[in-house]
Amino acid sequence: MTDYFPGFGNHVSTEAVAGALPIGRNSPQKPAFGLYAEQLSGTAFTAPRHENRRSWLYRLRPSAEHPPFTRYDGASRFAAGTVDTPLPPNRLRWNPIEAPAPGTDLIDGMTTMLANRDPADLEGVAVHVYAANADMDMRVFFDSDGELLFIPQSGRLTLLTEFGRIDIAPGQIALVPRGVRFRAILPDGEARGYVAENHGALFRLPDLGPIGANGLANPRDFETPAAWFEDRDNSFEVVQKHLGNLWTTRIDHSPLDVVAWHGTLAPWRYDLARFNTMNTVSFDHPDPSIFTVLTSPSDVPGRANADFVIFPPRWMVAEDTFRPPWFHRNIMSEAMGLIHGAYDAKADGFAPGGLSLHNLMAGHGPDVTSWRAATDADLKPHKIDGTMAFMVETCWPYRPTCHALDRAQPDYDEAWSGFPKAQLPR
Ligand SMILES: O=C(O)Cc1cc(O)ccc1O
Ligand SMILES: [Fe+2]
Repeated sequence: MTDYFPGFGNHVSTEAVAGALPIGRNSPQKPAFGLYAEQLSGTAFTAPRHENRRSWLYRLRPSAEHPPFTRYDGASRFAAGTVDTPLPPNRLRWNPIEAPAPGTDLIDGMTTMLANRDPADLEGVAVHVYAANADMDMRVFFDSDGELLFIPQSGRLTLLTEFGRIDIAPGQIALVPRGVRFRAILPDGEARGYVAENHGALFRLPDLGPIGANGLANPRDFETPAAWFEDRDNSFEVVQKHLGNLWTTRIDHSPLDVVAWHGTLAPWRYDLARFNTMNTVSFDHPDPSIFTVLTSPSDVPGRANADFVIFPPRWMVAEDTFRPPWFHRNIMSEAMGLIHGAYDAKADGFAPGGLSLHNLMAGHGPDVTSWRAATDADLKPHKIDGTMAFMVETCWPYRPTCHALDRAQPDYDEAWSGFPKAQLPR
């Protein structure tokens, strides 16, 4: 049996029980076995064909069958509001979050750090970190505010979704589309990582321009799971994130009961080791857009609602060049995380599991130690290895949550203090 189908945004047809998937129509009068046909759209019905994403699900019970949602009072740090007082323009950085209390699952273990825009705008992105040590057994989650990009930092995740089962380990990423119900199992007993929640246009592969038809993240390396379902007639809690708040309801069966599906909207996983990294073979440090894995465009051409960018292992060969990231002030706002290893612009203080924020126009770049090392380096070919940092870059300035603002490192500005003054000729 196929576990995963290769390709990005392909039209997949899959059934976990032979004969469950209707042939030649979406909504027959009597679907096989008494299944219920249901459409899930990820774009407006009238979106241009090349952007249109939707799938048809054939399930044991319709997902409409549930009582009203009431406010969920767990997960106090998930979906927490951002500061509404004037936000200082300071650069911010955080250590990894503390260990979770015993019995914390992925949802209760989620801490929202940064967000911008109102989810109701259908634009913007939020950055969450998670630390969990318990499986989601009798409950599922879905997010009506956006698609969820999972970026594990330690410990594997199994995402049991309405569309199928996805297994990922640190170094891999997975995407769960808006509205898709899932529960997370922790095969290693605990897991930590990051989630980018995209409220805007669906993440897609960037155009390659002069790079050509191949390179960066290649479409065939994305993997979409085959249909899988569970037939469990027990009490399940369904938690939903909706317009920035968490809600809960209870149903008498697992909603992961999709026996067959077909369409173009589905979860996927991708191994960042497959990223075909491009960079200079002559001189100068290219703009980091060369490392874009996924982009969510805004309505302004070339100005992303959110870009997911990685800093993977790569050879550095540039001649007469300051090789690490240069000093810069950008119109775009940058959240960065580290999956493992060290980031070449920060010698200290940016740990795996940590996070940093450089909002629009904040001066940043290499810390003093990294600047000195790169300035004095012998420029032989050098491999940056054993590392994977990433950035969620957005055109909308981020606001930290109150929780995040209270816990930022107190001394981050010190990273850029003590540069020697340039000496002009007399
Ligand atoms: O600030 C950062 O470290 C991210 C970054 C990396 C890079 O190579 C160039 C610009 C940039 O913002
Ligand atoms: Fe930057």
